[in-house]
Amino acid sequence: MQDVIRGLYEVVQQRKREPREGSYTCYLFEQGLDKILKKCGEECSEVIIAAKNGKNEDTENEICDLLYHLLVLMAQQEIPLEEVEAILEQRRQKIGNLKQFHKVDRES
Ligand SMILES: N=c1c2ncn([C@@H]3O[C@H](COP(=O)(O)OP(=O)(O)OP(=O)(O)O)[C@@H](O)[C@H]3O)c2ncn1[C@@H]1O[C@H](COP(=O)(O)O)[C@@H](O)[C@H]1O
Repeated sequence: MQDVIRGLYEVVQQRKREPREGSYTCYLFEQGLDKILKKCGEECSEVIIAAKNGKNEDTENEICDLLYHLLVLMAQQEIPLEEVEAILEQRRQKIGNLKQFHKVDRES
């Protein structure tokens, strides 16, 4: 999974650096942040709908669409994949955080 995501992120970053005709990723970068955010929102809703419908194959495909659009957002914002990986790794090392997360929820 990690290698696939890294590989896809590299392609997305390359599309940002070197625009190419017929590329959907380039189209998103051309349209800009609002379009990318709109797509992230739409894909997120589609994951929710697919999961509610209970067809895992559809949900898996929608998750892939969402992950791709999140990677486009990260590239647009110049967020290195390593930064996100590091946060996930920090969190992975903590267990039994239920109370802490509830506290954060109440404060936000
Ligand atoms: N992983 C993806 C990927 N996932 C989803 N999508 C696109 O995301 C869009 C989502 O579908 P929608 O129906 O919601 O959107 P749409 O109507 O096509 O587009 P909008 O007009 O709404 O913007 C589809 O056009 C999909 O093709 C992707 N487009 C590209 N990639 C990968 O990105 C890399 C670069 O692709 P290009 O930039 O196209 O060369 C390649 O490895 C691709 O496989």
